[in-house]
This record gives sequence, C-alpha cells and structure tokens, in this order.
Amino acid sequence: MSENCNQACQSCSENCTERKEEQTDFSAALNVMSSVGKVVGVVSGKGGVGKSLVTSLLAVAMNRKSYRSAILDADMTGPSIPKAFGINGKAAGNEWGLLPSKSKTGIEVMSINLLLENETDPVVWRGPIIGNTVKQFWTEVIWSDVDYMFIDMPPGTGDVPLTVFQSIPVDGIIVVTSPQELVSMVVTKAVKMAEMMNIPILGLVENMSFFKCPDNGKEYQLFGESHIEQIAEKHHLHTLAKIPIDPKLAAACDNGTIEDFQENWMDPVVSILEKMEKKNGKNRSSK
Ligand SMILES: Nc1ncnc2c1ncn2[C@@H]1O[C@H](COP(=O)(O)OP(=O)(O)OP(=O)(O)O)[C@@H](O)[C@H]1O
Repeated sequence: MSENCNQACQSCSENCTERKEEQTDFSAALNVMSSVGKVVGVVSGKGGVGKSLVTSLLAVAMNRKSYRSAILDADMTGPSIPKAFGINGKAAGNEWGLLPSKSKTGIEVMSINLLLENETDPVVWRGPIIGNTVKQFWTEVIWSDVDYMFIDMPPGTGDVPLTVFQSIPVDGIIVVTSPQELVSMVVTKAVKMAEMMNIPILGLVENMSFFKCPDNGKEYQLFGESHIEQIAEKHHLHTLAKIPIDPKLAAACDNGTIEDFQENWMDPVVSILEKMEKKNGKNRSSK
C-alpha cells in the first residue's frame, strides 16, 4: 500500500494488494493553473469524414462570437489541427506545465505535432501510451480561461476514445458523418458509445453533403443520396449542419488559413453550444 493511501480505491490506479474495490473512476484532474468551461468532443465513426475540419470550424465560429475557444487535438496518429491554423512553432512550457500554442486569432491549440521534433514523424505508439498522452493534454497543459474546448477525437470507438471519455469531463459530443452507405452503421456505433459513457449527443453534422457547381449553381450529391435525416430521426437527434464539398475549404486547411474562411455553416451549432449545459462542473475550473 502506498504511504499516501487515502483509501479511495475507486479512483486509485495503484496495483496494490490492499485494494478493497475495483477502480471505477478514471477521471483526470485539470491542471491547477487551467480554467476550462464547456468541453465538446467531436467524433466520427470512421476516419477521413472531416472531423478535424468541423472541430476547426467550430472553434473559429465560437471565437468569432467572442468566446475564448481551444482545441485539444486527441487525434494522435493524424494530427491535422496545427496545419489548418498555420501553427508551426513548438509548444513551450514552464515550471507549472505545458503552454498551448495560440492561433493568429487567439485560439489555444495543443497537439502532438507541436511536441514532435518533426511534424512528419509518425506516432508509432501503443494504445495505452496514446491514451496517457491525451490525458496529459488535460492535466499538464495550462489552458487559460477557455470558454469552449473542442476535442478532436481519434476516429472510431476504440481504446483511445474510451480513455478520453473516461478521463476528460466531456459535456457533449457532436458526431460528424458523410453521406455514404456505411454511415448509418458507423454513426450508430458512435451514438451507442456516447450513450454507454453517458455523454449527451448535441447532434449530427454531415460533411461533404453536396457540391455546388460554381457555373450553374446546381447542387450535386457526389457521394450519393444523403440519409442523414433518417439516421437522426432513428436516434432522436438533430442534424445541426450540412457542409458542402468546397475546394476552397480544402485549400484553407492545407495552407493554414482556416480562420480566414468566411462561411456561416456552423451558425446553428453555435446556438446549440451557447445553450448547452455543463454536465458536471466538478473539477472543471480550478482557478
Ligand atoms: N467539405 C470539405 N470540402 C473540401 N475538403 C474537405 C471537406 N471536408 C474535409 N476536407 C478535406 O479532407 C481531408 C480530411 O479531412 P479531416 O482531416 O478533417 O478528416 P478527419 O475525419 O479528421 O480525418 P481523420 O480523423 O482520419 O484524421 C482534409 O484534407 C480536408 O481539408
């Protein structure tokens, strides 16, 4: 038994012979210097549907509304947030913790790419190490007075999303999908995971919904007919936004100018976020 034992077996991770109960509380404490308001997880059932793009657009939209927003990039093996914001430098630190990088409009960002020697270095780590690193982004980063934190979750419903949901107090999640056949099944998996973790789902965002031809103004459903409304109805959810395929959007992500991109697709989500409740205020703001 550790000499600092406080008999709280439910939240203790020590492998100890005196254990009386299984560990059931995996929550991680926020850095004492941090202050974080509402935490929104952005998830997708599978990769490549535009989860990082939606995370970035949400942070930008809330920032434009004068809320202090931040992005915790938990997508360790495909960290694309710093690139979309044109953040190249390395994250700094002080004796109390790591400092997030700031975008040009003041959005705080922490991502594994801000810590690696070269941004092209692959993260070839086992699940538990990746999960612990995400936890450290919560416990060891000094998030200064954030109103809305968006977590770009790793795709799928595996080990790392589970660790994030268990250790970080997420107040609500947004599920990003694209209009393809498999979507119904993968959305159902993401929705079921959120339900199992007891986290409210704020709604669905369909990305790559359609392409609007600049020549004739017609909308084409390049990935086939959308079934988002039926999926939303099946799960008693709302479709919050539909984002078109837009080459200018891809270019903005590629050249780090996502903050200059002027579109109001996220406005309905902004109103939902403004009204959302904090699920559990405990341990949230420590300042
Ligand atoms: N609506 C869109 N129009 C044009 N390009 C898009 C759109 N959505 C996403 N893209 C582009 O598609 C690529 C993948 O998007 P993104 O990184 O957001 O996906 P993701 O779901 O986060 O992927 P993963 O989780 O697998 O890393 C990016 O290059 C992005 O710029």
